[in-house]
Amino acid sequence: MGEQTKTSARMAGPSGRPGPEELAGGTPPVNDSAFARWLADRAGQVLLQVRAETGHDDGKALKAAGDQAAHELLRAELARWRPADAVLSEEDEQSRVAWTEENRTEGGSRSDRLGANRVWIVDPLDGTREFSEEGRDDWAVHVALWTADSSAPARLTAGAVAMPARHCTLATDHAPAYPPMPLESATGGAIRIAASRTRPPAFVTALAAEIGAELVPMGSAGVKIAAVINGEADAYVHAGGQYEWDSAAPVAVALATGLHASRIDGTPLVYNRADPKLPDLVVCRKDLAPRLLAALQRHLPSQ
Ligand SMILES: Nc1ncnc2c1ncn2[C@@H]1O[C@H](COP(=O)(O)O)[C@@H](OP(=O)(O)O)[C@H]1O
Ligand SMILES: [Mg+2]
Repeated sequence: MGEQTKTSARMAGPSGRPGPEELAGGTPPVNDSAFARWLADRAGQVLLQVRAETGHDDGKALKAAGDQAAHELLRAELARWRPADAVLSEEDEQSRVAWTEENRTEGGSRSDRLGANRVWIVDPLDGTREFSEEGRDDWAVHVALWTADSSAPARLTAGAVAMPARHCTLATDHAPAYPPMPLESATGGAIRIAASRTRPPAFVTALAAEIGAELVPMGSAGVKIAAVINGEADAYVHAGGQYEWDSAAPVAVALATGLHASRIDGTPLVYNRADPKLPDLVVCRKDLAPRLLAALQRHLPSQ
């Protein structure tokens, strides 16, 4: 490895964890998972600052300022520290447009990422709505690394989900312990399904009723998957629309933890596709997956 390794080793604290200068935004770690955590944390600090400075009077302006500031930080740091890698970011112009030969000239970065071995898939601010609402802490920064030649599940080799207002970041450098089965589940109590607080898919309500589950509404895909990782929910079920950046980073952490993550029809999640739409997913404990996927089969929305 190159100079980055040496510099990072010099900067690291005695435990191998980031030293004070790294945390302050100095030289980042060379390891991709630790770098993802560092980057997500830095963008999170910027978002907290934007929230404090802009205030909540004009929610639209706050959303725009947050999106922009976090996006610019991620873009600049990725260009500086990982210049050879491609990037797929929610906030890039044209990011939602499926790449085809016909629109090749409109957005070079999309064709770059399709031929690239390493692609950072980032959502500078997930849970934008919640970010703009005073007092809410269910919003996140997502940083994931997809690697074409990787044998990692979903080819996601690194991921970090920073939840700055909760002072918590989950990342693949220290994959969290597999969540314990809650007593209620072991004894047949209600399964807790995390779902969107503002637009839960209609079929999720029917699904929950069928299996006797309780819906736990919250904002941000990252925060919902983090709730499954932390054992605060048993599953996250989503359908009806989303993009790769909404799930790549939290799915990377969930898979590193040993959880189940797939499309709601049970097929694998695939990232860095020409069309970045990834409209549905389920993340849950492995023991729950067969039961949940069987129930989902009966409730699959028509595509
Ligand atoms: N039907 C849909 N179509 C497109 N994106 C959706 C969607 N439902 C949820 N999302 C996206 O998924 C993220 C989590 O949403 P929710 O909190 O409602 O569960 C949000 O990301 P952003 O905040 O990055 O836009 C939201 O835009
Ligand atoms: Mg998002």
